[in-house]
Amino acid sequence: SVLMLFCSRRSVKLLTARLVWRMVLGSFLADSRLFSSMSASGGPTPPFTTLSISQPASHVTHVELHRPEKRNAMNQAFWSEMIDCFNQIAEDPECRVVVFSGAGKLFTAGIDLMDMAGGLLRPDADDTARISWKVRQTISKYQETFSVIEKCPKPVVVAVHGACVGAGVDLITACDIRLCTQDAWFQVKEVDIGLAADVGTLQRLPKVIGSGSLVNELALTARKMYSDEAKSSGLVSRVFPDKETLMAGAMEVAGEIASRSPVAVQGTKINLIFSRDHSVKEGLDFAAMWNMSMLQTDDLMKSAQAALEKKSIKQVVFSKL
Ligand SMILES: CCC/C=C/C=C/C(=O)SCCNC(=O)CCNC(=O)[C@H](O)C(C)(C)COP(=O)(O)OP(=O)(O)OC[C@H]1O[C@@H](n2cnc3c(N)ncnc32)[C@H](O)[C@@H]1OP(=O)(O)O
Repeated sequence: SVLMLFCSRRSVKLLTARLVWRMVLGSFLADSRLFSSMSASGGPTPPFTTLSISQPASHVTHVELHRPEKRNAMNQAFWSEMIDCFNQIAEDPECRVVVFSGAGKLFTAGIDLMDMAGGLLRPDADDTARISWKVRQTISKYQETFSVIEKCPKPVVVAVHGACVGAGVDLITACDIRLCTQDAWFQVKEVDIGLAADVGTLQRLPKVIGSGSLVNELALTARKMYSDEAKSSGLVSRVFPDKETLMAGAMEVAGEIASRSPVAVQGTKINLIFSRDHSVKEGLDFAAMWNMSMLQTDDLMKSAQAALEKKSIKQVVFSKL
């Protein structure tokens, strides 16, 4: 009877383990379904209503702004969905790089002006302090919508076509590589709608473009900057003739990144962003601390061996990260 008790306890344990495993596998499959939808232009991918997510190539995730009929204007759902989307991508071991683009005629018309008109920044509360408190919460959340791109260790390649207005500029300055079409234009539009930009442009654009004078001119006058000037000023690194070649170019860059060691790539993004915000000495100290563990990766030997054997890095198989 002791043996029977032991056996039945053991089978309960086994059954529990199987159930837990099924639940884990179930949620993993649900997550991977989210990232394996193949349609990037067929409409938003549930649970999102403003973003379409697909996996166009191995280890590449494509995130597409998807409100083309409203020129991809950023409504309230968008500001939340971006946070969920990039937090999931950050945790997804299948994803090594992100391509970000807009569906329809242009990249984005910026914040949804109907939301602004609807009192988004004038919440109901008992007094000035409480109203201000709520407005601050909204601004902080909206800042996080783009900061998640920077916090995500996977590099983000943004492909801009047509117009990139207002909050669109805040968004792209948080990305790692910016590409655009010949017909693209960029506009730091906020002063035109009566506010100082507050979700990233004024903080990140000066670090992207070398000329402080140009940043000031763009931000203070809201003039449009076209693709040739975007290239010569360093806002974008490459200009393509049209959207088709732009997307092909973005996917090619993403493919190059995805074929490298994820330990090396993600460490590079994290170190670049840290160094941008710190002194050279602090950056070097951070790099030493970072690599004292990361240099112990198998990826180092695998990559070095491929280089010695004159093999393409694309032939090397790296473990998930
Ligand atoms: C705490 C807050 C922090 C964030 C601040 C952010 C600030 C900003 O983003 S400032 C920039 C605000 N955006 C704008 O001022 C751009 C307004 N839109 C346009 O100028 C034009 O739409 C554009 C040049 C981008 C495109 O012109 P096009 O002729 O191609 O399209 P339209 O016929 O104008 O628009 C088509 C439909 O889309 C709707 N729409 C366009 N932009 C917005 C927008 N920003 N918000 C809401 N809806 C927008 C437009 O109303 C049309 O809709 P419908 O009439 O229903 O067809």
